[in-house]
Amino acid sequence: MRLSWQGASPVTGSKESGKGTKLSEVAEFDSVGLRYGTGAEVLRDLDFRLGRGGFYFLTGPSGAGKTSLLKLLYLAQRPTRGRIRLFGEELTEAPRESLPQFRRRIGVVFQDFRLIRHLSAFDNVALPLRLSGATEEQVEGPVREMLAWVGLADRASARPPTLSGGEQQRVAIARAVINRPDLLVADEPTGNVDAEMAQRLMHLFGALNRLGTTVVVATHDIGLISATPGARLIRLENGTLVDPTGTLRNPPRPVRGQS
Ligand SMILES: Nc1ncnc2c1ncn2[C@@H]1O[C@H](COP(=O)(O)OP(=O)(O)OP(=O)(O)O)[C@@H](O)[C@H]1O
Repeated sequence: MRLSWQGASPVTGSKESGKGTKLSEVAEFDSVGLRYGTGAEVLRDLDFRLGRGGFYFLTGPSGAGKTSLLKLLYLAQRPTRGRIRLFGEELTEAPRESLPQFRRRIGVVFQDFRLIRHLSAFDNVALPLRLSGATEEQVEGPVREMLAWVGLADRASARPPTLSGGEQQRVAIARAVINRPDLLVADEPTGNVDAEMAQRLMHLFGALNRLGTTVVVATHDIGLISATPGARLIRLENGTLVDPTGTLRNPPRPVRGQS
């Protein structure tokens, strides 16, 4: 099955590159550190770049700092040290009011889903389209199609509290990808679904990536990583990036033998 947005123009934002064009950088981290409150730093000395149109897996043991790194990427946290550029703009000291315009270019799949409880599955998925000004006519087809893709065509009118964990996760994914964001950040997006659905969801991420979206997926699932050729690996241990090749300022190393 091919989703109609695979051949359509984006609803919001611009796509400068797909595969085959030179990658510029979506995110640049320079000596970034993060601490919560007065605690010890949970992230230290992060130095890396994410290329536009790249597909990245973020791995590492529980508590290593993966969710915290993702929060920096989707602007839910500011670094306590160092500098972050996103979409070519220095955001470390940007005024709070300027952040929503960047945030709208980022699709996020939260580990705890964060669906709106009183809205149906349909309305949760429709939200980013409606917020970007789409008409109801423009909303109906893509949302139905996306719900069908994630296997929830018959649950469109269900509210989140009546859905299983796996169903909520799929609604969250559909909502994150529906308006073809420039950057997709997903925290353990297949943690609650079976292997077949996990493969289907990765197919969706792959299709989005081929349209030019930079994808960052935090996961413990080695099977998922090895089934995604061309993806690159970022590994965190105890708050720092592990760098067996000594090239952290370059793009992270490829998963399987690619340069
Ligand atoms: N809001 C917070 N306040 C204080 N400490 C926090 C907060 N969020 C995370 N931490 C701490 O930061 C460290 C990294 O947590 P984080 O959730 O980023 O790890 P993780 O790699 O995503 O873990 P997991 O794989 O279990 O989800 C942990 O020691 C955690 O206790």
